[in-house]
Amino acid sequence: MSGRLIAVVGPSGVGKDTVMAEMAARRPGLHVARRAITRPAAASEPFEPLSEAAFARREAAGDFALAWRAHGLAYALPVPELAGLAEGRDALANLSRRALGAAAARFPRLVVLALEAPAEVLAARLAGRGRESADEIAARLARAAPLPADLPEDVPVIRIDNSGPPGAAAEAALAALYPERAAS
Ligand SMILES: Nc1ncnc2c1ncn2[C@@H]1O[C@H](COP(=O)(O)OP(=O)(O)O)[C@@H](O)[C@H]1O
Ligand SMILES: O=P(O)(O)OC[C@H]1O[C@H](OP(=O)(O)OP(=O)(O)O)[C@H](O)[C@@H]1O
Repeated sequence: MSGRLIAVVGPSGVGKDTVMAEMAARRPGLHVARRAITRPAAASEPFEPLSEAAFARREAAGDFALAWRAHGLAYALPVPELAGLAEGRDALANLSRRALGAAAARFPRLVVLALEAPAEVLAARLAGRGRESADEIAARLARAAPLPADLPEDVPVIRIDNSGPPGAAAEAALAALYPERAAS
């Protein structure tokens, strides 16, 4: 059976990249898909930085399994990042909530991992992360993006609170995804 694409979603600053790293550290076989983004390279998050022109070329060449736009940027999951799915290995990917409908159509075993935290926690974390300007942070906080209506009902949605330590959220997510591990 193919592996599951575990789409990690939630508002900006909720801790998607942080919790994915904590999950992978606890489960070494769990792959974190590296996104291609039209954003300059950053030490805080591993992604493939691309110019708009390079992104468009790669997209036209069919190099992306999924692509979407948000925050004035283009994002994609390059096909090779998801090669393990065909061999039965699960993969984690930080996705837009608005890309979930397309992801469900493309990946038969999609699971949504929705991270949650109160608004004041998000604001403090984005300020602490320091990647965006104050205006950009305000725009991210104002972005309301509920789980899309076109998400099929049979796609499992796991909701995890990440207002405590990120390791606790990672443990809770892994226990929900791999109940056999928790039971043993
Ligand atoms: N559970 C947590 N407790 C405290 N700080 C956190 C937690 N999760 C993430 N952070 C911090 O919050 C900021 C945003 O986290 P990040 O993983 O970049 O979120 P996202 O990818 O959802 O925007 C980062 O500076 C990160 O270190
Ligand atoms: O439609 P939304 O669910 O709001 O998501 C918008 C975008 O934000 C995230 O990327 P990015 O890593 O740039 O942002 P973040 O780390 O601040 O969440 C996510 O992967 C989407 O590409």
